[in-house]
Amino acid sequence: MRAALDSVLLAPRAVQPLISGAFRPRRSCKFGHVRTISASTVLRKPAVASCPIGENETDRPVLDPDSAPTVSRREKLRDARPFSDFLTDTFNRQHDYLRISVTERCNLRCVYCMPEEGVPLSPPRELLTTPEIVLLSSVFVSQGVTKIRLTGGEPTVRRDIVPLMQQIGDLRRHGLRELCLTTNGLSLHRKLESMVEAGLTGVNLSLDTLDPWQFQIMTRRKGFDAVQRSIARILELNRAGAGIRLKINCVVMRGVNDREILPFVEMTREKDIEIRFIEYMPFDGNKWSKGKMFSYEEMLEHIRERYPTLEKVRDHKNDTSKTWHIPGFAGRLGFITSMTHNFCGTCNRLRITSDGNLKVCLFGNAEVSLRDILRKVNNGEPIDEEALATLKQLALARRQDLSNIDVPLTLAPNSKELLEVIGAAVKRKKAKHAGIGELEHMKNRPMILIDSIRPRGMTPPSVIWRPVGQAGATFTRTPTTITTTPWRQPAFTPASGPFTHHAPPQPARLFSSMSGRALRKDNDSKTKESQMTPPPPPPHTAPAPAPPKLTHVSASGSAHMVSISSKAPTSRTATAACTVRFSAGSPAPALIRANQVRKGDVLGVARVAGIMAAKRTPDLIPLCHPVAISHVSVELDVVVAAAAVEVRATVECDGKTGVEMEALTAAGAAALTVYDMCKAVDKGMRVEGLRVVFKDGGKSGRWVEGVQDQSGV
Ligand SMILES: Nc1nc2c(ncn2[C@@H]2O[C@H](COP(=O)(O)OP(=O)(O)OP(=O)(O)O)[C@@H](O)[C@H]2O)c(=O)[nH]1
Ligand SMILES: C[S@@+](CC[C@H](N)C(=O)[O-])C[C@H]1O[C@@H](n2cnc3c(N)ncnc32)[C@H](O)[C@@H]1O
Ligand code: SF4
Ligand code: SF4
Repeated sequence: MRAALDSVLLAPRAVQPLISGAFRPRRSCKFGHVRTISASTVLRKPAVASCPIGENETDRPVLDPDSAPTVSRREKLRDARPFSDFLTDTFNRQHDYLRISVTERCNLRCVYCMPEEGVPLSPPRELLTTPEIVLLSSVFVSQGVTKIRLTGGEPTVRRDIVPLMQQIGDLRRHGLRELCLTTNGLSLHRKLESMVEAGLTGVNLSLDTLDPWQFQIMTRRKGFDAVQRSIARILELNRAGAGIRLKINCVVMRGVNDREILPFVEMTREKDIEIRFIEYMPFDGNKWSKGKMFSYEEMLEHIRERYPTLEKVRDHKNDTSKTWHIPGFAGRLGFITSMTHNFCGTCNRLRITSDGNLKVCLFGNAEVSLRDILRKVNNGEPIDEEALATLKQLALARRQDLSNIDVPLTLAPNSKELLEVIGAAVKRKKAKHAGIGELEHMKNRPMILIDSIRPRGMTPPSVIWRPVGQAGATFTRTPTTITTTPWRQPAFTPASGPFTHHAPPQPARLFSSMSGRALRKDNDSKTKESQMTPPPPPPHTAPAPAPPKLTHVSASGSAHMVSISSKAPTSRTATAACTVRFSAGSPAPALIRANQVRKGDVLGVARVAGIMAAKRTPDLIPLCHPVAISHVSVELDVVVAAAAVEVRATVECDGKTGVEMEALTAAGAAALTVYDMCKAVDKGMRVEGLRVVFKDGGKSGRWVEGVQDQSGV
C-alpha cells in the first residue's frame, strides 16, 4: 500500500493521473479492440503499441470513457442509437471528426503558410470564447462526434488552451474518444503535461526541416530547439505510457527542403512516430508554383531508391494520409496528397473556424455562422463563463422539454436550431474538392485564418451562409432543396412551407435603415420598387418628368441599402490608386526608403492598414454591402525623384457586388497611414488623386482607367 502510494507521489506530474486512474490511456486497433494500459504497465515497462490480436499498424490512443466519473444510462442509450442524421451527408458520409480552429494567431511565419507581415486579425469579440467552443463541442459530441482536433493558427498560443482542453476533455464521458492537437511545437513542451492530464491523445507536430538554420529560413523565426524539446517530451511521456499518438507534418518544397526527405525517413528507424510528407499547396502570397511541388509519386520513388523494401500499410478508412513502412523500422511514413489524389470519398470531417463558422469542407466555399446562432441566447453578446453558468441553470430547468437531446451535453438552449443549421450545411456538402488543374489557378487567402491550408481560389466564401444573428433568419427546407438565407439578404418575414424554421424576430440592428417594405420576403429589389405605391401627383400640374432613379433612396426618401439578393455571385476585382505627395525637398521619401522614420516601418504599417481598412469598408461607408473579400494587396512605391509614395490597392472577392469601395478605402487608409507616420518630418504633405484605376467582373465586365473604348480591354 505504502509502495503504491509512493509510486503515485513520486511519479512525474503528468503520469500521476494515469496512475491514480483519473485518466487511463487506452489503445485500440482499427478493429476496435481496446485495451487499457494499467498503472503498473505504465511504471514498469514502456507501453507496447500493439493490438491484442496482432494488428498493430493503426493503434490509436483513445480517451478512456470509464475514467470519467460516471457514464450515464442516457449516454449508453445514445451510443446504441443510429448515427445522427444531422451529421450524415447525402453521400452517406458520417461526420464524427470535428476540427476546431482556436486562434488566428501564430508565433511562426512559415513561408508556405503565411505572409511575412502576418495576417490581419479579427476583432476579439468576433472570435469564439472558450465557453462557446465548449458549447459547440458538446453539441457535436451529442450527435456522435468522437474525435476533436484543435488547430489554428497556432493553438498553443491561445492563453486558455489548457482550461479549454480540460473542458473539452470532459466530454469523454459523453462519447468523445480522441482529443488531438495540430501544433508547430514551439511552446508545446511547456504545456504538454497539463494537456495530457486534460485528455490529449494525439499530436500532429509540424516540422519541415532537421536543420536549425533551414528552420529559421522556413519559419522566419527561431525556435528549432524548442520544437525538439517538445518532441523529446512527447516521446518521454510515451515511454511512461501516456500513449500520445505523434505524427510529424513536413511540407515538402522542391529546392527548399526536399533534400531532407531521407533524413526524416531515417528518424522512423528508432522512433515510434509517423512522419507525414505533405504536398505543398497554393494560396495567395505563398508563391506556389507547380515546379515547387514535390508530388507523392516523386517522394515514393525517391525513398524507394534508398529503401527498396518500403511497403504499403493498410490505412485507417478516414485518414488523410497514405501510410507506408520500412520493415524493421519503429515508425511509419505517411503522405498527404491533397494536390494529386483526393481522399474525399471517406471524408468524416467538419471544421469550425475561430470566428465560429462551420465549414463542411476544407475546400468548400460555403460557411454558416454557428457563433451568431449561439449568441442569440445572450442578446448577440459573446458567451462568457458567467453566461455559461446561467445557461447551465436553464438547461437543467428545461430538462424535461428536450427528451431527444442530451441535456448535460447540449447546454445551449437553442441546440435544436443549431442542429438544424448544421444538418442543412452537412447535407449541402459536395462529393469532393477540385483537382489539381483547378486548384492551381485559384485564388486564396492565408489559410491560417481557417485551420490548415486552403488552396488558391477555394477560400473566399462566395456565399457566406450566415443565416441568423442580429438580422433574423429563415431556413426553408423543401423535400428536395435546402436553402439558407445568406447574411447579406436577411429575410425578416418568416417563409412558409412545411419544413420552415425561422428565428424569433430580432432587432434589425445592422439593417435598421431599411424600411419595413424593403425588408420583405421578396428579394428582388426591382420587383420591390415596382410594387410600391407611388405618391399621388400634385393636382392641376403637368405630369412631372420621372425623377432620376436613386438606387440608394427608398420610396419614403430615406437612404437604404440596395438589395443585391437576386444577383449571382461572380469573381470581382478592383484596383484603386492615390499618391502621397511630399513637400519639395522633404527628407521623408528617403527616410521611408531607408526605413529610418522614427515611428517605424512606414511601408509595412501602411500595407497592413490598407488591408484592414478594406475589411472594414461597410462599417465606414454607410450604404456599402459587406462582401466576403478573398484577397487584398496593397503596394506602396517610394518615388524619391517625384517626392511621392504611389499607393495601389487591389481587392478581390467572389460576390454579388463590386469591391471598388473596398479598394478605395484600402488605398486611402494606406495613404493616410503614410501621412500619419511622416507628419513629424513633413507638414506639407498632400494625398492626391484617389481613384479607381481598374475594375473587373460583374455585369459591366472589365474597365481600365483612361481607356476610351472599353470593349477590347
Ligand atoms: N483535403 C483535406 N486535407 C486535409 C483536411 N484536414 C487536413 N488536411 C491535410 O492534412 C494536413 C495535416 O493536417 P493535420 O492538422 O495534421 O490533420 P490530419 O492529417 O487530418 O489529422 P489526423 O488525420 O487526425 O491525424 C493539412 O495540412 C492538410 O494538407 C481535410 O479536411 N481535407
Ligand atoms: C495551418 S497549420 C495550423 C496548426 C499549427 N500552427 C501547425 O503548424 O501545425 C496546419 C497544417 O497545415 C500545414 N500547411 C500550411 N500551409 C500549407 C501549404 N501551403 N501546403 C501544405 N500544407 C500546409 C502545416 O504544415 C500544418 O501541418
Ligand atoms: S503552418 Fe502553423 S506554424 Fe506555420 S505559420 Fe502556419 S499556422 Fe503558423
Ligand atoms: S476536401 Fe473536403 S470533402 Fe475532401 S477530404 Fe477535405 S474536407 Fe473532406
